[in-house]
Amino acid sequence: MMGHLLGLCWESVSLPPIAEVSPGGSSGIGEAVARELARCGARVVLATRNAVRGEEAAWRIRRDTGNPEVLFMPLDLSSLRSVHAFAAAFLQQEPNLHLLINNAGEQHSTDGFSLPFQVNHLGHFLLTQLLLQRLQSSAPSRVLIVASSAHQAGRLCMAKLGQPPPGPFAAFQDYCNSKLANVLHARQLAARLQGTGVTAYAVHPGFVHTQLFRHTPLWLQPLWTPLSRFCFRSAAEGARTVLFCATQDGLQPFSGCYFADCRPLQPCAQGRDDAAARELWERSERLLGLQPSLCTPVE
Ligand SMILES: NC(=O)c1ccc[n+]([C@@H]2O[C@H](COP(=O)([O-])OP(=O)(O)OC[C@H]3O[C@@H](n4cnc5c(N)ncnc54)[C@H](O)[C@@H]3O)[C@@H](O)[C@H]2O)c1
Repeated sequence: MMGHLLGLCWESVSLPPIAEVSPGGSSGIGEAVARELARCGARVVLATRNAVRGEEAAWRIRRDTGNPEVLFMPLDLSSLRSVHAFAAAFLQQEPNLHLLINNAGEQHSTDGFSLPFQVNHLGHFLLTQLLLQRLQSSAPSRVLIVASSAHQAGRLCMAKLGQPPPGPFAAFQDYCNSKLANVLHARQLAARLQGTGVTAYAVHPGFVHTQLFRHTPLWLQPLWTPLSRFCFRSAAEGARTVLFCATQDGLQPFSGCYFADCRPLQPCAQGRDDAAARELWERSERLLGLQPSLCTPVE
C-alpha cells in the first residue's frame, strides 16, 4: 500500500538532481525521507548532531539505494555556533540547494531553557536564513518545516519566547508551542518569499513510531510503548506527506500552508494569525542577533 502511494507520488513529479539538506535525518521520519529522495537520485546531506549516528545513517542509505551522493555533515541546532559552522561549510561545498527539510525534533527541556523552542524553531529559523540566498539562487526550491498537529495546543507568549512554560504539563506545552512556531514560520516565510521561486510548507507527518517519545515518563510507558508500537505509523508512512510536499508539482499556490495526509489543512486559529507570524519572525531575528531580513516583510 505504502509503496503504491509513494509510486503515484513520484510518477507525477519531475525531480531534478537536487541537493537536499535534512536536519535530523539520522533516524525516524528524516531518515525515511532522505532514503526515498536518495532513491530518486537526489544528492542528500544529512545534518545531525551525533556524528556516529549520522555517518551510520548515511552509510545505510547509500547501501540501500546505491546512491553514493548521500553525505553527513555535523549540525547541532541547540548551538547557534554549530548552525553557523554548518551553514558556512555547506555553502562552501554545495553550489545548489533545492530542498531544505527542517525536520529535527526535540521534546525535552533543560532548566530554565526551552530546548524544543531552540531546536525545533530557533535553530531551524537561523539555518533557513543562512541558506536562503542559496535556495533563491537555486530556485525553484522549497523549504519544508516538519510541524505537528500538536501545534493546536500551542500558546506562544511573545514576551517570553525561549523560556519553558510553567505548569504541570510544561514539557508537553513547550513542545506544542514550538510546533505552533513551526506553522507560523512556514506561513511568514512563504509570504516574504513570494515571487522568488522559493516556497515553504509546514507538514504534520501523523503519529509515528520513532525515538521522539524516548523521554515519555516512566509511569506512562506501559500504556505509551504498546500504543506507539502497534497503533502509530511507521517512519516510512510518516515520511509520505513530507515527500509529497517535497516533490509534488503544482504546489506553489499552497506555499505557506499546513499539510497533513498529503493535502492542505486549516491550522488552528493562532496558526493562521499573520500578525503573530510577523512578530515571531522579528523576535526570532532579534534573539539571534540577525539584521532584519534579506527578504521583504509583508504588510
Ligand atoms: N513521531 C511523531 O509522532 C511525530 C508527530 C508529529 C510531528 N513529528 C515531528 O517529526 C520530526 C521528526 O521526528 P521523529 O518522529 O522522526 O523523531 P526522531 O527522534 O526519530 O528524529 C528526530 C531527529 O532530530 C534530531 N535532532 C534532535 N535534536 C537535534 C539537534 N539539537 N540538532 C540536530 N538534530 C537534532 C535527532 O538526531 C533525530 O535524527 C520532528 O520535528 C517531530 O516534532 C513527529
